[in-house]
Amino acid sequence: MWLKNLTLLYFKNYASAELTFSPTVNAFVGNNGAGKTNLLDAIHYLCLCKSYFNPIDSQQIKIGEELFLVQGNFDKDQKPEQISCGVKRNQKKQFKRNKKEYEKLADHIGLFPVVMISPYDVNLIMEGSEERRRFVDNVISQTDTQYLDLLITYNKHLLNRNTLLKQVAATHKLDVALLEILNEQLINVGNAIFSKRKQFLAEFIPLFNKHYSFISGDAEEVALSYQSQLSEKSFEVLLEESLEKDRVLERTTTGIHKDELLFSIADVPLKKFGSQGQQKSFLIALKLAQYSYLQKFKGYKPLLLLDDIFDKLDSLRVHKLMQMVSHDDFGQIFITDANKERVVNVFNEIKADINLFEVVNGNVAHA
Ligand SMILES: Nc1ncnc2c1ncn2[C@@H]1O[C@H](COP(=O)(O)OP(=O)(O)OP(=O)(O)O)[C@@H](O)[C@H]1O
Repeated sequence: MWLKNLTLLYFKNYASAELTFSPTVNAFVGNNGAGKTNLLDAIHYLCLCKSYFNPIDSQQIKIGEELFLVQGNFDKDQKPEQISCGVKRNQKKQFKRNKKEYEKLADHIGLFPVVMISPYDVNLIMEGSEERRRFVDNVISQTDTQYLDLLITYNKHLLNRNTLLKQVAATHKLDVALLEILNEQLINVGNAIFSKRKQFLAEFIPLFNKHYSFISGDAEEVALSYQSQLSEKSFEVLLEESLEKDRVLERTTTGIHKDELLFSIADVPLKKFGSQGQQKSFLIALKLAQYSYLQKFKGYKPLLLLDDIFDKLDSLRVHKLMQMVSHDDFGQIFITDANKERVVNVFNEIKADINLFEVVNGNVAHA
């Protein structure tokens, strides 16, 4: 699968733009703030119906304008596919595949898989466990259409149970029968999510290890592991044991909403002890594992969006990485960098062709 061309109208700092891509490596170069990342984000919109960076659609409309339009023509299994996304202020987003509007955006998720690697990914290391659960959930959702529904249902049951706990605190009366029903609902869905996450991570972790060891040249030992309270005890027992605490805190303190993905380097937390380059290498390996996982499940290659990838990596890691992604295992790639010479030199050295675009203040031209 690859994106043949992209058309933008009033998207972020672009009034209009039309780009034609190569099925292999495409690079956007230009100064800070020129609009390179915005092009990657437009591609992300076409694949996953949303921005990678900002969940508010209307904020992607060029300041002072009333709407934006992003359209792309893909080649998927040698068949043409046209995807378009239009957003007008104060109106529902219109998302179309081959000119037909989707009834449910969720139906589009997974059809055009994409992996973005961006400096913002550092939040995965620095922020709380919710960020890491979201990462896991996003990857599974792109390969498992039921998973998103399970998550929505779990959150609904969780909210109901928390509402009951608040009522109990206010009235000092516990409706045991109702609690049992809510527990059972939560347990059923929670167990299903736990089993999907466990199965996913059993396949994902070896892919991560392989990519990290390649990028770093085995320079350091890192580990990725999945931690869930449900690995220790059944969800039923966990809820029983935590009932008193839940009543005091007026919320459910155990369940898959407490799952964690642990990142470590030489057996200590990556967040506290990893250098910036090591943290970046970890994040890249995580995203490349996501790529390999999606590719395996879909049977075709996702798009790879590499935002500002060279920063903080030593030249050995940069070369290894570019060699790897421009190799046959990877399909179409989009790279951004503020330094044109650096990109040109890296690809010259590894003898790979690139399709270069220069971006200047919301205008993009083939270099
Ligand atoms: N809705 C919008 N309307 C107009 N301009 C916008 C909008 N949203 C973002 N921008 C502008 O887009 C520019 C940022 O573009 P982008 O993040 O693509 O830059 P970049 O070329 O990747 O820069 P860097 O090298 O610093 O990462 C900023 O100047 C910002 O003000």
